[in-house]
Amino acid sequence: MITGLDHIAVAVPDLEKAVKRFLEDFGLTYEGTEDVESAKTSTAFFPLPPTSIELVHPLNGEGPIAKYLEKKGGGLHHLCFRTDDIHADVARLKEKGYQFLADAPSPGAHDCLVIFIHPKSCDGVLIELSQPPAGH
Ligand SMILES: CC[C@H](C(=O)O)C(=O)SCCNC(=O)CCNC(=O)[C@H](O)C(C)(C)COP(=O)(O)OP(=O)(O)OC[C@H]1O[C@@H](n2cnc3c(N)ncnc32)[C@H](O)[C@@H]1OP(=O)(O)O
Ligand SMILES: [Co+2]
Repeated sequence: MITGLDHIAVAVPDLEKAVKRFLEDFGLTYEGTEDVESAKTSTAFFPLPPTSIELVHPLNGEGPIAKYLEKKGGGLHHLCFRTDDIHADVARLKEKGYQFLADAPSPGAHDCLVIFIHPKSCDGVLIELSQPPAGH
Protein backbone atom coordinates (compact mmCIF):
# COMPACT_ATOMS: atom_id res chain seq x y z
CA MET A 1 0.00 0.00 0.00
CA ILE A 2 1.23 3.51 -0.78
CA THR A 3 1.67 5.32 2.54
CA GLY A 4 3.12 8.73 1.71
CA LEU A 5 5.03 11.08 -0.57
CA ASP A 6 8.61 10.01 0.16
CA HIS A 7 10.33 12.66 -1.95
CA ILE A 8 10.18 15.04 -4.88
CA ALA A 9 13.32 14.95 -7.04
CA VAL A 10 14.94 17.82 -8.92
CA ALA A 11 17.62 17.11 -11.55
CA VAL A 12 20.47 19.60 -11.26
CA PRO A 13 23.49 20.26 -13.52
CA ASP A 14 25.65 21.60 -10.65
CA LEU A 15 25.08 19.65 -7.42
CA GLU A 16 27.27 21.83 -5.20
CA LYS A 17 25.56 25.01 -6.36
CA ALA A 18 22.10 23.47 -5.93
CA VAL A 19 22.93 22.18 -2.42
CA LYS A 20 24.04 25.69 -1.48
CA ARG A 21 20.79 27.14 -2.81
CA PHE A 22 18.51 24.77 -0.91
CA LEU A 23 20.61 25.06 2.26
CA GLU A 24 21.46 28.76 2.37
CA ASP A 25 18.77 30.49 0.31
CA PHE A 26 15.77 28.28 1.14
CA GLY A 27 17.07 27.41 4.63
CA LEU A 28 16.32 23.68 4.43
CA THR A 29 18.15 21.06 6.48
CA TYR A 30 20.84 19.26 4.47
CA GLU A 31 21.05 15.57 5.27
CA GLY A 32 24.07 14.89 3.04
CA THR A 33 24.86 13.31 -0.30
CA GLU A 34 24.75 9.65 -1.24
CA ASP A 35 26.00 8.09 -4.46
CA VAL A 36 23.74 5.30 -5.69
CA GLU A 37 26.05 3.33 -7.98
CA SER A 38 23.31 1.01 -9.30
CA ALA A 39 21.30 4.07 -10.44
CA LYS A 40 24.41 5.96 -11.69
CA THR A 41 23.15 8.90 -9.64
CA SER A 42 24.45 11.20 -6.91
CA THR A 43 21.68 12.25 -4.53
CA ALA A 44 21.38 14.99 -1.91
CA PHE A 45 18.46 14.92 0.52
CA PHE A 46 16.72 17.78 2.32
CA PRO A 47 14.07 16.45 4.73
CA LEU A 48 10.97 18.63 4.76
CA PRO A 49 8.52 16.60 6.87
CA PRO A 50 6.44 14.72 6.03
CA THR A 51 8.42 14.48 2.77
CA SER A 52 11.88 15.38 1.40
CA ILE A 53 13.47 17.10 -1.55
CA GLU A 54 15.99 14.92 -3.42
CA LEU A 55 18.52 16.57 -5.73
CA VAL A 56 19.73 14.16 -8.43
CA HIS A 57 22.90 14.53 -10.49
CA PRO A 58 24.73 12.14 -12.83
CA LEU A 59 27.34 9.98 -11.10
CA ASN A 60 30.54 10.08 -13.18
CA GLY A 61 28.70 11.96 -15.93
CA GLU A 62 26.63 8.92 -16.95
CA GLY A 63 23.16 7.42 -16.57
CA PRO A 64 19.55 8.57 -16.80
CA ILE A 65 20.12 11.98 -15.21
CA ALA A 66 22.89 12.79 -17.69
CA LYS A 67 20.48 12.13 -20.57
CA TYR A 68 17.74 14.17 -18.90
CA LEU A 69 20.08 17.13 -18.32
CA GLU A 70 21.31 16.98 -21.92
CA LYS A 71 17.73 17.38 -23.13
CA LYS A 72 16.22 19.67 -20.49
CA GLY A 73 19.09 21.31 -18.61
CA GLY A 74 17.42 20.53 -15.26
CA GLY A 75 13.98 20.43 -13.69
CA LEU A 76 11.44 18.45 -11.70
CA HIS A 77 12.48 14.85 -12.34
CA HIS A 78 10.26 12.44 -10.40
CA LEU A 79 7.84 11.88 -7.54
CA CYS A 80 8.48 9.04 -5.13
CA PHE A 81 5.72 7.25 -3.24
CA ARG A 82 6.63 5.34 -0.09
CA THR A 83 5.13 1.87 0.10
CA ASP A 84 4.94 -0.68 2.88
CA ASP A 85 4.90 -3.59 0.40
CA ILE A 86 6.66 -2.79 -2.87
CA HIS A 87 6.22 -6.26 -4.37
CA ALA A 88 2.46 -6.19 -3.79
CA ASP A 89 2.17 -2.67 -5.23
CA VAL A 90 4.23 -3.61 -8.31
CA ALA A 91 2.04 -6.67 -8.91
CA ARG A 92 -1.17 -4.67 -8.41
CA LEU A 93 -0.05 -1.85 -10.74
CA LYS A 94 1.32 -4.22 -13.41
CA GLU A 95 -2.07 -5.90 -13.40
CA LYS A 96 -3.57 -2.48 -14.22
CA GLY A 97 -1.16 -2.06 -17.16
CA TYR A 98 1.53 0.22 -15.73
CA GLN A 99 4.91 -0.17 -17.44
CA PHE A 100 7.80 -0.57 -15.01
CA LEU A 101 11.40 0.24 -15.93
CA ALA A 102 12.80 -2.91 -14.33
CA ASP A 103 11.58 -6.42 -13.67
CA ALA A 104 12.17 -6.13 -9.94
CA PRO A 105 12.96 -3.48 -7.29
CA SER A 106 16.64 -2.68 -6.65
CA PRO A 107 18.58 -0.76 -3.98
CA GLY A 108 18.07 3.01 -3.88
CA ALA A 109 19.20 5.76 -1.51
CA HIS A 110 18.90 5.14 2.26
CA ASP A 111 18.98 1.35 1.71
CA CYS A 112 15.44 1.49 0.36
CA LEU A 113 14.13 -0.86 -2.32
CA VAL A 114 13.02 1.17 -5.33
CA ILE A 115 11.46 0.78 -8.77
CA PHE A 116 10.31 3.28 -11.40
CA ILE A 117 7.15 3.49 -13.53
CA HIS A 118 7.61 4.84 -17.07
CA PRO A 119 6.41 8.45 -17.44
CA LYS A 120 4.30 7.41 -20.41
CA SER A 121 2.16 5.33 -18.00
CA CYS A 122 1.47 8.39 -15.82
CA ASP A 123 0.65 11.42 -17.97
CA GLY A 124 4.34 12.27 -18.43
CA VAL A 125 5.38 12.00 -14.75
CA LEU A 126 8.18 9.62 -13.73
CA ILE A 127 7.07 7.81 -10.55
CA GLU A 128 9.35 5.97 -8.13
CA LEU A 129 8.07 3.51 -5.52
CA SER A 130 10.28 3.09 -2.46
CA GLN A 131 10.11 0.71 0.46
CA PRO A 132 12.27 1.66 3.47
CA PRO A 133 14.33 -1.07 5.14
CA ALA A 134 12.61 -3.00 7.94
CA GLY A 135 12.38 -0.96 11.15
CA HIS A 136 12.32 2.46 9.44
C1 LIG B 1 17.47 5.17 -7.12
C2 LIG B 1 18.25 6.27 -6.47
C3 LIG B 1 17.47 7.53 -6.21
C4 LIG B 1 16.46 7.29 -5.11
O1 LIG B 1 15.53 8.07 -4.95
O2 LIG B 1 16.64 6.33 -4.30
C5 LIG B 1 16.83 8.08 -7.46
O3 LIG B 1 15.76 8.56 -7.50
S1 LIG B 1 17.81 7.98 -8.89
C6 LIG B 1 16.89 8.72 -10.15
C7 LIG B 1 17.50 8.36 -11.43
N1 LIG B 1 16.99 7.14 -11.94
C8 LIG B 1 16.05 7.09 -12.89
O4 LIG B 1 15.55 8.11 -13.37
C9 LIG B 1 15.64 5.71 -13.33
C10 LIG B 1 14.39 5.74 -14.16
N2 LIG B 1 14.59 6.51 -15.38
C11 LIG B 1 14.87 5.92 -16.56
O5 LIG B 1 15.00 4.70 -16.64
C12 LIG B 1 14.98 6.80 -17.76
O6 LIG B 1 15.33 8.11 -17.38
C13 LIG B 1 13.64 6.87 -18.59
C14 LIG B 1 13.24 5.46 -19.08
C15 LIG B 1 12.50 7.52 -17.80
C16 LIG B 1 13.92 7.72 -19.82
O7 LIG B 1 15.04 7.16 -20.45
P1 LIG B 1 15.16 7.09 -22.05
O8 LIG B 1 16.47 6.49 -22.38
O9 LIG B 1 13.94 6.48 -22.63
O10 LIG B 1 15.25 8.65 -22.29
P2 LIG B 1 14.58 9.57 -23.35
O11 LIG B 1 15.24 10.89 -23.17
O12 LIG B 1 14.60 8.92 -24.69
O13 LIG B 1 13.09 9.69 -22.80
C17 LIG B 1 12.01 8.95 -23.29
C18 LIG B 1 10.76 9.78 -23.01
O14 LIG B 1 10.60 9.92 -21.59
C19 LIG B 1 10.59 11.29 -21.24
N3 LIG B 1 11.25 11.45 -19.95
C20 LIG B 1 12.51 11.12 -19.65
N4 LIG B 1 12.77 11.37 -18.37
C21 LIG B 1 11.63 11.91 -17.86
C22 LIG B 1 11.27 12.38 -16.57
N5 LIG B 1 12.12 12.36 -15.55
N6 LIG B 1 10.03 12.86 -16.39
C23 LIG B 1 9.12 12.90 -17.42
N7 LIG B 1 9.41 12.44 -18.67
C24 LIG B 1 10.66 11.97 -18.86
C25 LIG B 1 11.35 11.98 -22.34
O15 LIG B 1 11.00 13.33 -22.40
C26 LIG B 1 10.89 11.20 -23.55
O16 LIG B 1 9.61 11.62 -23.93
P3 LIG B 1 9.25 11.89 -25.46
O17 LIG B 1 7.83 12.36 -25.44
O18 LIG B 1 9.43 10.55 -26.13
O19 LIG B 1 10.24 12.91 -25.91
CO1 LIG C 1 14.28 9.31 -6.11
